[in-house]
Amino acid sequence: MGEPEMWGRRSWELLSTVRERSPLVQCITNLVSMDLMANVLLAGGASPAMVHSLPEINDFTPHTDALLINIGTLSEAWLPSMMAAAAAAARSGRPWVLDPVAVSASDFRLNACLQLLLLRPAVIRGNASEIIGISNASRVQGSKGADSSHESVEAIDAAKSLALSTGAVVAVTGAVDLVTDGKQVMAVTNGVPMLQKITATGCAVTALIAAFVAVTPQRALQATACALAVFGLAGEIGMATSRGPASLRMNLIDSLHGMDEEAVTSGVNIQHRASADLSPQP
Ligand SMILES: Nc1ncnc2c1ncn2[C@@H]1O[C@H](COP(=O)(O)OP(=O)(O)OP(=O)(O)O)[C@@H](O)[C@H]1O
Ligand SMILES: Cc1ncsc1CCO
Ligand SMILES: [Mg+2]
Repeated sequence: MGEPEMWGRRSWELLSTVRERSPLVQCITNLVSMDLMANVLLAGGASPAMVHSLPEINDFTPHTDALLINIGTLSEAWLPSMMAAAAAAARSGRPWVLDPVAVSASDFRLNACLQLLLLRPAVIRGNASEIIGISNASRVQGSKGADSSHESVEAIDAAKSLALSTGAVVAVTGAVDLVTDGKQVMAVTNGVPMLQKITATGCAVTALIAAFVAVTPQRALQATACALAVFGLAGEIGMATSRGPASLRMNLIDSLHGMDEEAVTSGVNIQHRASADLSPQP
């Protein structure tokens, strides 16, 4: 079996396992993303729970299969819940995934992310500007809030060094999604540019990564690449019948829900990449 076929099969196995086991994914996420994120998790076969109040964390988080923390609309009131949930997940051996939305926008966000990193996320997924910002622990010049001002390939060195310093798998999304543990790099080329015109698609795919990692926590690199490919493929299939972002938002959810073995095994596009192939094009 060649590499593309192997990844197609692995993606189908993982999507099928998520559908069979329906992992419970606790999401402490921004107010913009909640609806799309919960619907993407349901369409992927997982069970979403948007639980973020501090008094509930110690009862709830130890019984989940994975936790997602997204700082998109971070406030002083929510940060203690995020810290408590990440700590509870770590104590109970549950994987947790960090989405450092607009990490470079303020010192408050940057410091919150740096504190969260100490609680050992299994995966960190961001756009290129976010991964450069969190990796360098700095406020990136020209940062545009929640949208990226860099290409994913520009963030590969930052992604590798973040992976090595934290022990997390790091995913950088964009035209090509790159996934690394600091040594290997996987490139996922599924997706359509229109996904950038729907708010919170990045947030939603991070939650789908949490669902995939929940069913194979020892293989977070594979699970992350497969979740990104399946989500991007749902975008490709959905785009064929869409007129713009609003219809793609609906068709993306329908395509993910209806995705079958043939679509996954023939449509997933994941490859190992050598560092030399990742230099930004002049
Ligand atoms: N140019 C592109 N071509 C194809 N797919 C893309 C492109 N840009 C982004 N995507 C896909 O869109 C999805 C969201 O990624 P993106 O990098 O836009 O996240 P984000 O900036 O964190 O989004 P948000 O903050 O709105 O949630 C991913 O599945 C990614 O692969
Ligand atoms: C638009 C926006 N603002 C804060 S979070 C968010 C959703 C995309 O990250
Ligand atoms: Mg984002």
